[in-house]
Amino acid sequence: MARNIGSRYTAHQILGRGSAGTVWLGEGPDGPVAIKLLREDLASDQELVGRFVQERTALLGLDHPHVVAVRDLVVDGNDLALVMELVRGTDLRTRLDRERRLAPEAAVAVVADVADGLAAAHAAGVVHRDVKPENILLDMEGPIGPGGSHPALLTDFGVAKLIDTPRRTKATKIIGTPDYLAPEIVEGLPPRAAVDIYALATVLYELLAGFTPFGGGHPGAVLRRHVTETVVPLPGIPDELWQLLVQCLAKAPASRLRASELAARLREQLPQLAGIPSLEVDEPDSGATEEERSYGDADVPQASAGEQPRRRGAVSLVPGAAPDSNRDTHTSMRVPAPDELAGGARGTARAPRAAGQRRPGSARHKAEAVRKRRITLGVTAVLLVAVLGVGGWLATSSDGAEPDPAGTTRSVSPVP
Ligand SMILES: Nc1ncnc2c1ncn2[C@@H]1O[C@H](COP(=O)(O)OP(=O)(O)OP(=O)(O)O)[C@@H](O)[C@H]1O
Repeated sequence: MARNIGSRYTAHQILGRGSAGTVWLGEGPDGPVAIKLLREDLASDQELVGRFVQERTALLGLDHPHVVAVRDLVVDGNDLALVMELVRGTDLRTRLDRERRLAPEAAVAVVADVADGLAAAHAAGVVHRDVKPENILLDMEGPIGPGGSHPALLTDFGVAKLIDTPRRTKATKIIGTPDYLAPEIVEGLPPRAAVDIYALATVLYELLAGFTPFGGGHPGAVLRRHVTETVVPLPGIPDELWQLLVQCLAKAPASRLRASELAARLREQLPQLAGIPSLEVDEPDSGATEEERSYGDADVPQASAGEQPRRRGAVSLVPGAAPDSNRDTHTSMRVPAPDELAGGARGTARAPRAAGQRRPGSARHKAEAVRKRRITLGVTAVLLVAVLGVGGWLATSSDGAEPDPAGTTRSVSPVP
């Protein structure tokens, strides 16, 4: 059933649902469009409507081949809608779900496109704040590039910021998707352009490995890993590509590359990556302890019996609001206190394993561990003391854990 959106657009059929609303295939005066109709509770929030109108110029001004263009903003009665360029294809999450992981050349081609789009946005003073595979669309009608990849376009610009009004999310709450959140956001700092680089590097890691570097288990545990843990190398990854990933996943925002540099460095590597097959990596266990599983429970709704399990620690975007889709992947939870973050001293070591390597926690692994524990009890006690010492040092020097090469300090676009 068709419905009118303002006086110029008609929505024909639902393309998909996200946590902020529903995306429709529609028609406007200049042809087909995608219309994101925001949720009713968001559309009836006068403060949000005001910000929506204020952001109009920044959102409409972003014109780049790797950014989904926002063509119009409609405020009409109870409707609040973003009219966007229609991308005929799929989103990167759907492709990843289908293929599990991408060959390095294809992964790098997709991420280089997105980095180009981010470079344009950052130059215009816009920070995305929610870069993740769900927000990367693949244009199946566009030309096929390196690794057989279609052009990638970043969408949902400005939506996280619009929703993040002081009234909706108290200053102590975090808006975003746990697996892709930069450590400085977890620590309560304002999001600058470098948060998008961290999130995009997380996407690259995920495309290569099939899982994110710090994901798994309770969202609180995920947030803590971003701050306290160092990314563990992926077996078989070409060294230059790994170095780039490490730099963009640096804890210190100033150590990360800028979007334009990242795009250029990725494209430089494309010829060497041609023909390399997907990495053979098995997903590590979440490693979540009992304490981590209960971390932050007061703020995070848990799935009750009979409910569909949430993906990747997803919780509702706004506390108390029922997400209108099972694809809700945002979190809104309190910023952990410093002592809670330091609780990661033990580490949760989600080291990826080469395919076929025995999974910690398997029956055989456990039996072996018990036997070894009996024999080496005395030695283990000594080692434990040493490990705790090193863990404690890591937790208190997380910034220092990443290289900060001389001359890489730079200014980033302020949040507009
Ligand atoms: N411009 C567009 N053209 C074509 N399809 C689109 C467009 N924008 C979004 N979609 C599709 O609509 C669906 C919902 O998108 P939406 O941005 O609302 O949610 P999401 O990004 O998946 O999740 P969330 O908003 O919770 O982060 C997605 O599956 C996406 O593929």
